[in-house]
Amino acid sequence: MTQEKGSLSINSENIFPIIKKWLYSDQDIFIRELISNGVDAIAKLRKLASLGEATVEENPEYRVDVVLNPEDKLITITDNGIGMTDEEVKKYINQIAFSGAAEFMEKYKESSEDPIIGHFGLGFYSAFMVSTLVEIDTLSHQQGATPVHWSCDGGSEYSMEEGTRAERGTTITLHVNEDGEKYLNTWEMRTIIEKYCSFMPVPIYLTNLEDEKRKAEEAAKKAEEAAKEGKETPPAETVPEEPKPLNEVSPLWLKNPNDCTDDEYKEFYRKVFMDYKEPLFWIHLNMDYPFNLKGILYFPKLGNEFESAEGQVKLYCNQVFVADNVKEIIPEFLLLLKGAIDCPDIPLNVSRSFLQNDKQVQKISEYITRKVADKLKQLYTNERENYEKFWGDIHPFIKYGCLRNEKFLERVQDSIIYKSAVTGAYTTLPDYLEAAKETHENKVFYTTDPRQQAQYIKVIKDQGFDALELTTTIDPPFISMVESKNEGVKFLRVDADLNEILKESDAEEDKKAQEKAEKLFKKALNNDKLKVRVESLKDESISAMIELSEQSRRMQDMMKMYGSMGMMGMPGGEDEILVLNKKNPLVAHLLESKKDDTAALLANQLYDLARLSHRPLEAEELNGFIARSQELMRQLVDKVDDSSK
Ligand SMILES: Nc1ncnc2c1ncn2[C@@H]1O[C@H](COP(=O)(O)OP(=O)(O)OP(=O)(O)O)[C@@H](O)[C@H]1O
Repeated sequence: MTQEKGSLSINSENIFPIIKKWLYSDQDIFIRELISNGVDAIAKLRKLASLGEATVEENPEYRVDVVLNPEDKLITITDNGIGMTDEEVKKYINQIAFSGAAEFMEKYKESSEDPIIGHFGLGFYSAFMVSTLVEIDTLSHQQGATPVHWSCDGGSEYSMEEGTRAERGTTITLHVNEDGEKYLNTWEMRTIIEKYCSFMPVPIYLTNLEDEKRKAEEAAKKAEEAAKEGKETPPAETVPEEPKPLNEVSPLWLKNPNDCTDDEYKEFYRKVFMDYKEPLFWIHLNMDYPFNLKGILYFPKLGNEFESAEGQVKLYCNQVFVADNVKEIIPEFLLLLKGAIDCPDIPLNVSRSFLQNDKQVQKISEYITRKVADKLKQLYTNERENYEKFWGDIHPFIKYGCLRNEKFLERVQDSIIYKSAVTGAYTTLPDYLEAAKETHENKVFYTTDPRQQAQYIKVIKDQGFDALELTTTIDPPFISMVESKNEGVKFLRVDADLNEILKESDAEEDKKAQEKAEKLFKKALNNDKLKVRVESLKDESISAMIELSEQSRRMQDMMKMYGSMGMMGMPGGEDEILVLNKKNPLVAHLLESKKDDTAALLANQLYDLARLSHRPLEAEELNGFIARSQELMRQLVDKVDDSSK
């Protein structure tokens, strides 16, 4: 066979089914496409008028009208924009995928401030997803243009003749098919327009002829009744309301940040996200070069719900909604935020794989990350008081960001603060380490639960040290990361390595007491493996505590997280050390006591008390503790009774 070369031909017969089925997985977007075509047509006319290349009436009231006609199963989309001549219909509509928008943009590249939405030249054909027949009635703005009527039933044939349209602009009429019938419902259509077109730059009006007819009939009836009753002026409800556009033509993100007030930012947030909790703060993004990007990102109040919290960052392209939470553009950790980003450089109908490989998209994502980090730094430096107030809400997000994104970490690491469990004030890691230099160099004490670990915090406080609150689930991985970035620094939970904190105890004297205590407790608790240590704590009220090395505890926490605790036996286990305070009168008594039965009871009770201030007791342990408490009280009562006899 001889070699043959040629170009593959695509014709409408084979491309139509593809457009209908695959191009737009979401049928709703035909509304977005047709409305944006109308908006584009108006943007083009505005542009030409501003260049003196088109004549328009004074103060033109540009608008796009969507009209539903359920009775005849029609939807019309009308604009009073540039319109099309028959040549233009042939060129832009009959030749699928020849985008007039792209051509227009190319021609007016230098002078185009009014954004043009279309890129591909396929949007119009999305109408066939929901229609059996589509008609175009258009009249070009050009002097002496003849109106054009075009129609096509979704096959490969179209018909085109002179039309009757008398006003400049275009009306697209959809004869809806079964799939399209749902769009004849006002609520349905309004929801979709609000989703995609809320911020398009031309007012969009929605009318349902059936609703209008009903309203007119009701009004006429009321007027008639009023007339019968002899009233001269018709009642107020018979006067039709002024129709309002569904969209906001100039969204806040387009305004200069210097001209926006706090109230405007809050109002925008409330309206767009239906969130009545005020945002903590926001960042107004405004970038012209090397890419175009505008937007506002809000930090919502997250608190400890950050795991279940779902943010919402809406992506727009020239004020047309594209999608929510596009991970390729907005780094994943920023998806906890709420906001709107308008990026004209990103085409409307793009595939994920395109975005993943696009260098521009990566740059946008980096820019957003940098802006967020800068804002945090700025708050840390200039508004420290506010920053500390927000910290409780934003820290999980910041820590998550640090774990996910190295660049973000680099930028914000100096703005990370820690709350002291001792004073309640905030400190930074360098400040903590500096204060700890003499007494516990490079060791950072922290608590995961200030209430549960109150006794330990007290011991730390008595020593004149500080402990930091690191109480959320993001903290353990965050701690590991900080340790890995700061060589030598070790985080120790307040119940780990108590002997580190209590270095100054008298070792010789404690040793004797220790031997005795060990013997006594091992026997009383019937546990040969029990480890006991006697210390002299400053606070006499503390009798006993459990110490568990940081490493063992982290292991346990990890296993708990993966649900494999059952295999490893009881929490605590063999790594626990029972620390007794010999300054405590009860412990002192016990260490000197000769009476064995009370000693066993006391030892068990003290052990449980120590466990209690370490972790909640297991069911069986709790039962034992309650029974023993009652027994102790009974003995006390017996004693009182005896002495009063
Ligand atoms: N309402 C309209 N008024 C004037 N011209 C229109 C109108 N609708 C469509 N056109 C012309 O038809 C062309 C093709 O429209 P179509 O929606 O198919 O593609 P597009 O808007 O250019 O790109 P995209 O596929 O991204 O929507 C447009 O570029 C425009 O020149």
